[in-house]
Amino acid sequence: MAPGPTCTLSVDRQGVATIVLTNPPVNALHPDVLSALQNLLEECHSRADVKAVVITGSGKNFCAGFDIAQFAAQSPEKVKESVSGASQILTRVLEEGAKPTVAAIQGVALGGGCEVAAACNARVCTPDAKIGLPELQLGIIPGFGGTQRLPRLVGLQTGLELILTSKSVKGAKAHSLGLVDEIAKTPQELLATAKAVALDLASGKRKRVRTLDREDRLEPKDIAKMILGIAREQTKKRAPNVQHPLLCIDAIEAGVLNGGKAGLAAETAAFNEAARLPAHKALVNIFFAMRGTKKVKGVSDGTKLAVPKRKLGTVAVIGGGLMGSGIATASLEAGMSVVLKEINQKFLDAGVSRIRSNLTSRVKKGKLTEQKLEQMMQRLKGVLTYDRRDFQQVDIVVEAVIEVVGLKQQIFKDLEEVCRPDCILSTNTSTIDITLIAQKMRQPERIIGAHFFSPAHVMPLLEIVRSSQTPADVTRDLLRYGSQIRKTPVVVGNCTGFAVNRVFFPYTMAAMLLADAGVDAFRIDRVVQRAFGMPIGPFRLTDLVGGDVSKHVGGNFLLSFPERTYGNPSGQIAQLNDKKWFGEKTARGFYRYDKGEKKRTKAVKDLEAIGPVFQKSAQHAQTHLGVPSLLGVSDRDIVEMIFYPVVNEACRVLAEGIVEKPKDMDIASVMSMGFPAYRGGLVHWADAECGAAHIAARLQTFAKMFPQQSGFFVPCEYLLNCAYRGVPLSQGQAFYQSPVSRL
Ligand SMILES: C[C@H](O)CC(=O)SCCNC(=O)CCNC(=O)[C@H](O)C(C)(C)COP(=O)(O)OP(=O)(O)OC[C@H]1O[C@@H](n2cnc3c(N)ncnc32)[C@H](O)[C@@H]1OP(=O)(O)O
Repeated sequence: MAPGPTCTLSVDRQGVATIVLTNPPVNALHPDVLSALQNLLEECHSRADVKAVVITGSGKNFCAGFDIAQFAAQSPEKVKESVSGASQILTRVLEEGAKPTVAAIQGVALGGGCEVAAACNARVCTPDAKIGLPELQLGIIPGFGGTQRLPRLVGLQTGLELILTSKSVKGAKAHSLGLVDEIAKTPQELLATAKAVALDLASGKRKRVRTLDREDRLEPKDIAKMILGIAREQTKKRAPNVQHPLLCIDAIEAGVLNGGKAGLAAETAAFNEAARLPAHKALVNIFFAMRGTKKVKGVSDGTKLAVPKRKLGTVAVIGGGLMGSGIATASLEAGMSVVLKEINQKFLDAGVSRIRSNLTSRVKKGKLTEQKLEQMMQRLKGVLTYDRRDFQQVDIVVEAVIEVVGLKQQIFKDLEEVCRPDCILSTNTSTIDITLIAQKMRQPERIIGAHFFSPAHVMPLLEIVRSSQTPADVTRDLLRYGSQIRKTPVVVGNCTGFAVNRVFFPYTMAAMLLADAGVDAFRIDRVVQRAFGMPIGPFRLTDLVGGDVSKHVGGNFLLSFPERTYGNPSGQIAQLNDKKWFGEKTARGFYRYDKGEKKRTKAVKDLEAIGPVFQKSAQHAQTHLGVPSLLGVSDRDIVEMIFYPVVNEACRVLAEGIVEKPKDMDIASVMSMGFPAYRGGLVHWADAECGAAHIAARLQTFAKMFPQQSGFFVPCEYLLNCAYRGVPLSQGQAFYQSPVSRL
């Protein structure tokens, strides 16, 4: 049986002790690892046969930091105790103990792992080691001295940048910044190099340095104050709705101005304060939810499937438009070969040039070399027909043509003839029922949805849509393809709009209903974006998607869910379509789009042009559709009227089992719509900041306020069930079996 979280100790003949952090796969600092580390260090300091100590990690990694599972499993008090206790111990026994210490870093040294290394008297790493302090991404700040030691190793400006952006650096960069002292030429030489440094420190050949005492890399105090002031201002702008980055700057400042030890005390206080705030719980939820999406019951949860894993070397993308070229780009970047199919040479050339331009923008950002770009383009083959010689090589097809059912049906009928029987056949439809698309196939169960978000080579989410017929091995291998092209895949069931589009459809619809009730649309966008934290408001989003697409998608929803789709025949979307103001792509929609500096598009509020559209829409809604004229609506009302219908739809999706786990909905909302991660995702936010009972009551109030549109607001049974039982929405699936009426 594998040992629990611990550390092991061995001492070589030259008197170098090696302590190995042992908690696979990433050697997270569970309290048992921390206490074993303390005990073994104390033993080393007292043993006569030990001259110096090397700390390393078992397996491929040094250490990924404090055990994040503790944040969920332990009481906040216990966590604070563990962290502040360990922080003092690291200073006393690792940095200031009788024997010098050296970190031998392989793989990752992140968070607490980086802090353990920084507290050692020297650091050696492999060339590909990854070192950094990503704690802010978890809504906390470094708590083992990282806010003090990192700036002392690399300077305040660089230290601040690394901590505030949660960026990590690799071997050579870490060395040039002063974060590590030496790089082992090969991973095999890591321990020997670290031991040599340890012996040099023990013999005095190398000066033993205590990082916390260092001042040499810190900028003079007046400059440091200026740097901190600028960092504060930028942070307030970049992350206006969270406090922990500012708490982090406070802790760094305390150390820079008053010395390392005072800084450590300030860090502990700031850590405790951050750990108390809702953003911390929310971001820890996101951390585990993201990893949980890959574990699908009966598919990728350790279940052994009879069909072996497919080779996923070649993908065929059908359609070289915006979506298709994005999918092809992501696949090329993942090292795959791509067959791009178009209907004529002109479209094919346009698709290929889009792919080249996607990759060129990576080159411009320094993320790709010209040489690699050319190698990738060599793996791309453009075709105009379904030639068996090409399609027999293909392991997976992603169809990405326009949303016309008949066209898609024909494509899959053709594909079935030319592809191997084991080839995965997937469609990138965003709303159409996948069984409808498969209707002309001999084996309709072969089809699966691979819903990407635009731009497909950038957006991180992949919605995998399976029907009740989809074989588990096909879902498993599409999940593998998703990971291969570095997407976070979320497996969902089949229905109109699947999970993301279905749940977020009420988002824009509610905004339009509110505008028809007389609420200023630009205020709605402002509140949703600035106060709530979405990347853009619903009207701006509609412009991005395009009024024409919105009309089409709205029609689909009206067909599937007529009782809860708000439709105004003289509404804003209908008028924008009449005017051919299709949003950003036509430079006009709810906003006017001007080319600003550096050719950046700027959204401009043009009341003169759009005002009459809103007025006409509201007049029709209030006169003929019974929409009330609302006065005195608060910002909070706006948030609730827009997001509670979204939560309501998420509840329906949970009730129908369209998503397997509520946490999948959290991830999908963050990664597709940009729902603020610091609110933990849609369902987490609803539970943590609102509560089922409050949401249900407010929806009932809204339903009364809008009697003719009550279907849009009326709470669904799942939501009511949770409200009556006092159960969080995230746990409602366990209880949902019995409808409320039978309670
Ligand atoms: C007091 C201190 O300042 C506070 C802290 O240290 S807080 C922790 C700071 N550290 C971090 O944020 C690092 C978090 N981890 C990561 O970024 C990534 O997991 C990684 C880069 C280390 C590895 O990535 P990758 O190879 O893709 O594997 P990934 O699936 O993410 O992780 C492998 C497993 O390790 C777990 N894991 C990773 N880091 C962990 C951590 N710090 N604590 C607990 N579990 C962790 C994951 O949950 C996952 O578990 P699973 O297999 O059961 O799902």
